[in-house]
Amino acid sequence: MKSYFGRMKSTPWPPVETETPAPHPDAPQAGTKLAMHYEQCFGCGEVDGGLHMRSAMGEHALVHSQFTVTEAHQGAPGLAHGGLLACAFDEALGSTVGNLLRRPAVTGKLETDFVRPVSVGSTLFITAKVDGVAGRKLYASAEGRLDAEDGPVAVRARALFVEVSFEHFTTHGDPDAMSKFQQAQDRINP
Ligand SMILES: CCCCC/C=C\C/C=C\C/C=C\C/C=C\CCCC(=O)SCCNC(=O)CCNC(=O)[C@H](O)C(C)(C)COP(=O)(O)OP(=O)(O)OC[C@H]1O[C@@H](n2cnc3c(N)ncnc32)[C@H](O)[C@@H]1OP(=O)(O)O
Repeated sequence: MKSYFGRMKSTPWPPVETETPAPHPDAPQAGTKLAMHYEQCFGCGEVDGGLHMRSAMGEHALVHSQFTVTEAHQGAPGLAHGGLLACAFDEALGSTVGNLLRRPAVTGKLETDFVRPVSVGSTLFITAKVDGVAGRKLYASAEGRLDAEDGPVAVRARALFVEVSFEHFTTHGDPDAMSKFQQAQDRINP
């Protein structure tokens, strides 16, 4: 019988026919550090107990992110909680889609493969890319390596982001969402 992991690997990705978009003309250049998109974001913001993720644009439209696992992120003694690892990948993938395509989007689907334990104190080096676009559907994937850019793969993830209008954030979230996104932008380009 085929293993679960074997089945995941054989699932076509992206699952529909897509186009490969060029990065948006305003996408950050390779080498640019990507700042937080919102100060209270659990992934990249200045939140107590948050993930404090930091990302940078790499060569070949790859985005590199780092997530250091602290004691606040445990699921079992000394080990990262899988849900928080998934959160780290949501952040890395969302940042990749947002910065490369400059299209407002939300996560519609997020899949993770946890292939090695990730212990407290270790740092995941996450590399993410956009895989294709089909209308409003934006597909991205990533892998996270343990403690070095060429370390062993511990987690793989892939996600569908769905493009939304900015009203998505003001209607369903906070009426002041746009000024709150802008505050983070102003900190980057004062
Ligand atoms: C956020 C930044 C905004 C600023 C952007 C600009 C630049 C910024 C730069 C950087 C940004 C940096 C970092 C971002 C970092 C992290 C991001 C974290 C993101 C999140 O953490 S975000 C929270 C969790 N997320 C949600 O809170 C979504 C709740 N949800 C909904 O709000 C709706 O559900 C929605 C809108 C998803 C769709 O609703 P809808 O009515 O608009 O559209 P519809 O349902 O028709 O779906 C359209 C097509 O997507 C297919 N589709 C949809 N869902 C699917 C699924 N699960 N599986 C397979 N296919 C699916 C359909 O099948 C259809 O496909 P088709 O067109 O082929 O029929």
